[in-house]
Amino acid sequence: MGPMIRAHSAAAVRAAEEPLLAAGEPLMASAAFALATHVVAELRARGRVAGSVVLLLVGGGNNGGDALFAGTHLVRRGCQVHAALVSDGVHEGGLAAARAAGVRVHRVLDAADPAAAVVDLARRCGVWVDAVTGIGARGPLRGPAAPVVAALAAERSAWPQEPVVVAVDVPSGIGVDDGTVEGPVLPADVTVTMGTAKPGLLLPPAAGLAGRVEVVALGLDGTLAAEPPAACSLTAADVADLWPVPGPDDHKYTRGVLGIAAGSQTYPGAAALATAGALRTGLGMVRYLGPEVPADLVRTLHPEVVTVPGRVQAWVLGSGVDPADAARTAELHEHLSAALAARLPVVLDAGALTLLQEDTRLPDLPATAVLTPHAGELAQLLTACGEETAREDVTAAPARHARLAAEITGATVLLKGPTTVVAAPAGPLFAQQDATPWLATAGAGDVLAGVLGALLAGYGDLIASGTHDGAHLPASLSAAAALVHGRAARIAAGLPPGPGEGRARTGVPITAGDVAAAVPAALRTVLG
Ligand SMILES: NC(=O)C1=CN([C@@H]2O[C@H](COP(=O)(O)OP(=O)(O)OC[C@H]3O[C@@H](n4cnc5c(N)ncnc54)[C@H](OP(=O)(O)O)[C@@H]3O)[C@@H](O)[C@H]2O)[C@@H](O)CC1
Ligand SMILES: [K+]
Repeated sequence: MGPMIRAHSAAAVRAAEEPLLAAGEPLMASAAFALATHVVAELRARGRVAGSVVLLLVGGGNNGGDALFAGTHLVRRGCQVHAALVSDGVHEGGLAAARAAGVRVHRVLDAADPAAAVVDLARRCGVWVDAVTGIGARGPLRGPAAPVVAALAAERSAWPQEPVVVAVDVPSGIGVDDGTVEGPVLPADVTVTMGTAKPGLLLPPAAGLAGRVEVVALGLDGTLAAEPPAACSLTAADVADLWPVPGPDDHKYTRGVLGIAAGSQTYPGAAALATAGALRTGLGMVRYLGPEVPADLVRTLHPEVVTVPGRVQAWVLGSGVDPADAARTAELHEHLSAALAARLPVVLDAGALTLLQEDTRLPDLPATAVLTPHAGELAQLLTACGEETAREDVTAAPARHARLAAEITGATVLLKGPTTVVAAPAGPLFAQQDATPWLATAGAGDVLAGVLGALLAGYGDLIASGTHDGAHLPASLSAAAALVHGRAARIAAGLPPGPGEGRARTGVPITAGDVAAAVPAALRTVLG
């Protein structure tokens, strides 16, 4: 596997730190030095280091301690450093060192309006370092820190170009382990995270508040490597490792044949888009099965597609199928039963998800069945499973609900959204933030179903033989499909393929057809 970004829970980080701390490793000194180095880099990127004015927001734990020690380095680099203490007691050693180095300490809680006092101070500072809470946070911010952070967040959004916000370990107030955002959070430009990434830096909605994530190596890797990560994000290099590349002896059946039963008389476009996504991904063949209107459209647009039944190695079912269409639903049901009996991987999209809600065998799906709902469809599915859920519940805690659906159904769940989350019944969550908001357009999901189906077809024989290494493969492949689909959208929108690149650029509108057409260009950035 490539350099996948791995995130570990707060408890796992503490357990990994413990032996090092017991052995006298100066972890906080290392963390603070690395933090200061990143702050200096941000300052340098914007012009000058010496003479810059830096604000440290210091909470009551070691997270605040990191910032206080970092402040001593920043003073030495010629910065004017202010520390606003937003807790009655702060890290004593850090405070003493900061004072001795010349950091100006402000006991803002003594002010009549601490939030106003901090904002006043912050307006004079080009960098705000958020060190209110780290992995020791319990729940959303409370006490005096909550209004302070809320006021700074409002101040920052009023002046979006200024200042630079650097979060220490995590943006204070996020759900460190689950990525929820239940109270005020100051959005960061950069999060300097200690030892390893944390799940909340990858999972939505909190991931959107972390900015660029910089991991500081603290020597925890050895211990953490033995533990599966709680969440991870694939990089292009991981996807290159996973992507089937044909060799000289390959033929269409070894490359994978995908069956697509999608589209309807009413929504024929879904058939064409899923097919386009699959063909552009690279596979042996697409076999399309559906009614006349979509079948004609598919044949016209993609003459290489076969429209008679026969051997397949994976299925895409349901995109553009109206669940009220009883005859079509019965067909999907048959394909699903046959696929499950043959242990073939299957993508269940749109109309096929509704099908499951009436299927009493729902809890028996294998992890090689991948459900691809958006938030509303996932809420409906969970409600049908007896877990009353609204769309807003899903968007507030996407990872938790995707995991719940995976546990209930046994399937792998790819939850579509600004950040795509993939959950299997067990194993790490995947979070992929590769796309652009332009991708929220009709038919984009059909293209994704095709891309994922094609990838699964390439692994179909391996999956059907049951010899692949465990239940994580369908989740990894789903995350890989999300990355390629997201990159295709960025390329189609005129953006650089990597999500961290060209942040300032907005790009241009795209259609789902543009996304399918850009899949080869996306693969070029992955496979080289
Ligand atoms: N272990 C190490 O050596 C290393 C640790 N490192 C660093 O330490 C960090 C962990 O430090 P930590 O364990 O002290 O916890 P931390 O995140 O500072 O939070 C505790 C403070 O926050 C407060 N608080 C809690 N919840 C709150 C809320 N909802 N709203 C408001 N306040 C809340 C809580 O107050 P209390 O509940 O006690 O009243 C307490 O004052 C870690 O993220 C990393 O940055 C690195 O230097 C590497 C070496
Ligand atoms: K923090």
